[in-house]
This record gives sequence, C-alpha cells and structure tokens, in this order.
Amino acid sequence: MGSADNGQCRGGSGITQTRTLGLSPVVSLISAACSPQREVYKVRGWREAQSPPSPADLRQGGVPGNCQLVSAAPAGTVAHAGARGGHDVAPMYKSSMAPRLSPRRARRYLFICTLCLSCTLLCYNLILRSQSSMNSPGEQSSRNSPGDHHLSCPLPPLVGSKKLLQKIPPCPHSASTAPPSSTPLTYPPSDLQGKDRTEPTPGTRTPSNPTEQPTSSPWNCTATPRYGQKSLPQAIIVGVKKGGTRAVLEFIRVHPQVRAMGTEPHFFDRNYERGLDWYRNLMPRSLEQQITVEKTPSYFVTRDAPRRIAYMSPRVKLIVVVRNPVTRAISDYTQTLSKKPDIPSFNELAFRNRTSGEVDTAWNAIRIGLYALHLQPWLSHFPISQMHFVSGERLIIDPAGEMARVQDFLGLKRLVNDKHFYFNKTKGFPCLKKPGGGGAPRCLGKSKGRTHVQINPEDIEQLRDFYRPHNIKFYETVGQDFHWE
Ligand SMILES: Nc1ncnc2c1ncn2[C@@H]1O[C@H](COP(=O)(O)OS(=O)(=O)O)[C@@H](OP(=O)(O)O)[C@H]1O
Repeated sequence: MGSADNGQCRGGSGITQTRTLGLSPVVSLISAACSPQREVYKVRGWREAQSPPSPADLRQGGVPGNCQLVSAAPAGTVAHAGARGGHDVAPMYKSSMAPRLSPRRARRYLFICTLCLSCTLLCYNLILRSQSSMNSPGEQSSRNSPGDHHLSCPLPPLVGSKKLLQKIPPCPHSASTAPPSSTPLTYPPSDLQGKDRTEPTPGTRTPSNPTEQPTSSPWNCTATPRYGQKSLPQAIIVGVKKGGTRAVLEFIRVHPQVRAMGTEPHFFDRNYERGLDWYRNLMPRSLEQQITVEKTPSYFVTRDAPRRIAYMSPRVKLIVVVRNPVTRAISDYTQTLSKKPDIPSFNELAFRNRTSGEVDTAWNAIRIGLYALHLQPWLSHFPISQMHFVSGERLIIDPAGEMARVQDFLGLKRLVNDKHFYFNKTKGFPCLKKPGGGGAPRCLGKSKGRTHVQINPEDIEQLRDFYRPHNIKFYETVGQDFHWE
C-alpha cells in the first residue's frame, strides 16, 4: 500500500502548500498562524484527518483517516515511497512542524500578520487619498463618462471649471435640497445683543462629519466634497433684490478661494430660529484658505438682519449690489407678473394717486429702492468700510472691472478677470467662459435678464423724480455716485 498512497498523499499536500504560498506570503502566513495544525495536515498529506494525531498515533506512525502514513511502513521503506523519503513521520512532525504548533508562536504570527495587514491597508488608503486629491478637475472630468456626473464634479483649485450658470443636475454629494440637520436649536432668535456671545464667529469651522452631506447649490458641484469643513460665511451678499446679486455670486465663486452656497438660505430673515448650527450646516465645505459666501437679497430690507448678522460676526464683509431703483422696481414687477399674471398694472401699484403722482411707498417694489433708508440700520452695526456697493449697471457693462473691486474688498487676489467673461449677444448679458477655452458658455438662467414689461415713460419720469433725493442721500452716505439721474 504504502508507496502509492504515500506518494499521492505527499504530492497532493505539496501542491496545496505551494498554491497557498503562491497567492501571497501574507495570506500564507496568516493561514499558517491562524490554523497551524491544519497546515501541518496539509503539508503532511493528512487532508482527510479530522483531528490532530494523538501522541500514540505519532508513536505508532499513524493518524486516523484513510491516508495511511509512511510511518505505517518501516523506516526503510519510506525512503522509497515518497519524494521526501528517508524520514520517519514522527520525527518529521516533531522537528519541522512542531514549532508551528506552539500556541505562543501561533499568536506571534497572528500578531505580526495582523500588523502587516493593517500597515498594508493603511498604505493603500494613503496612496488612494493622495491620488484623488492630486487629480485636477480637468483630469477628473476627462476620466469620467458624461453619465458620471457625481464623479466629474471637479475639485476646487482650478479657476473657471467650477460650476455652470445654467441649471445642471445636482451633484449627488451636494445637498442644496438636503433637509436641515436635526441639531437642536441652540441660538435664541432675538434680542441677543449685549448678552454673552457663546456662538462661534464666522470662520469657526464644523468638523467634517462623514455621514452628512455637504451643502451646495446645484451649480456648485465643485469641490472638496469630502475635504474641508463647514464654516459660517465671512462675506454675505445682502442685497438688493433684482440688483444683480446672482451674477455677483456666480462670478465671485469662480475664484478658487471662494466657496459659495448657491441657494438663498434666508437665515437672517425667515429661518433665524433654526440657529447658527443649522445655518452653518447649509454651507459648503471649505478649506482653511477659502472664504464662504452666501447671498440672500432680502436681508438688506430686513429690519433685524443687521443686528443678527453683527451678532454672528461683527467682522463679516457685506456686499450690496444696487441698481437704479426705477429699473429695479420694474424688474421686480416683471418677475411677480411672470408668476401671477392677474396682478394689477404697474402704475396702479406704484402710485397712490395717479393724478397727483403720489408714489405708494408701501408697495415693496417701490420701497426696496429707498436704499438710503434701508442702509441706516446697517450703519448702526457695521462701519461703512465693511460694506461694498456694486453697481448693477456697471456689472453688466464691465463685469471684470466690477469684480476686481469685489475681490479687492474681500482681500482676494484678482483672479477673476476679463479672461473669464464674454458678451453673449443672444442673452444680451455677459456670461462666463472657461479660461482654457473649451466648454459651453455659461450664462445666468432665463429668469435673469428678462424682457421688462413696457411702462409709460411719464410714469418712469415721475418715479425718477420721486427717487432722486433718496438716491442723492444714498450717494452721499456711501461716497459713490451711481449716476441714476
Ligand atoms: N451677467 C448677467 N446675466 C444676467 N443678468 C444679469 C447679469 N448681470 C446682471 N444681471 C441682472 O441681474 C438681475 C437679477 O438680479 P438678481 O440676481 O439680484 O435677482 S434676484 O433678486 O436674485 O431675483 C437681472 O434683472 P432683469 O434684467 O430684470 O432680469 C439682470 O439685469
């Protein structure tokens, strides 16, 4: 019996061992360390054995199972029987295999293997991370198929490739529509001035939470989805409605040092009771050297907004985009009309008495244009040097010039410049182009730059007369002439 059986047993075991080691030394080691006794069986051709050989078995040179061992034959015959011939099984078991059976050794192997495995995993992790953070947006988008929108959301550092001005499908990792966090309300809604400030100021950063979704607008697919932290805004575009606030936000966020929330959070007017944690959580993640910006044009005419914003941070920078109040009012009315076609005519709403020409300042579209009036509460909380006024008119004629001043005000290098803009004849407005050339033009959406409803020139003249003193007061206060007369 011996020869064939022994040979078969040994040959099979040899293959098993070779394969195991061939896969990976680490796997082999683990396998040896985790089940040293099974390994012995394999090596020795005892694959069928269910239990380790007893000392008696070994002494007799046999183990339970159908593969009879060389030791069943006299030592001399063993030499002819197998590849390893010449060895008695029991000595072989003791000398080459016994050390592996030592529980202490097994534990040591196990420990070493676990350590090796952990190190390997750590290295892989580090390599993968560094690779992904080194990928440029261009590289990413070229690597990914068009359907992989979530993968092609570029990382921040490249100017101009950050977002589209037209609506595009949101990044899956963005959460402009994400529900507010369930963070308990921590910020009393009003009358906090003068009390102890426990809330962090802008720049105080919320650590990344791997389970939460970063918040950004559908346009703001840029960026650092997993990197950086959410912080309260360091700059806010506070107004004015229909002044050109969207254009300023979209233009400034081209700057690699700017992270902007695309949608309007309306925190300081409608959602204040939700607390600063809620507000901060809406912000996109930003890196240490980036600033966070949001825009909500209604803040400018919200009575409590200046105090609340100053309470959040007295150092926050405020941007106000202003436009001829008459054109602004018509733009406002055009927008409302597009949503509610049944509203009264413009002059019915604008004038209390058409014959006397008395303007109805209770109508919001008119009231918002009283810039000097709305500016006063802001000046009670912020120095004028902390406010920057963008001309809505110049923004259309010379976007690069106007954005240069915005960047100066924010303390940013002038990276958004005339290379980023071109005049789109069809749209009738400046749009963004990619600095590198390629890519579709990126203009603001249809609701920006609408054709206005026709207003009687006499009504326009009367409204100009009405606004003139208010405008002059405004120019004096801010130290700039916007030439609306
Ligand atoms: N580049 C560019 N493209 C399109 N539109 C531009 C641009 N720059 C400024 N504007 C003017 O922005 C006006 C809309 O202002 P807002 O973005 O502040 O409106 S809103 O308050 O957010 O609804 C919008 O007003 P209307 O023309 O009345 O639609 C535009 O005149």
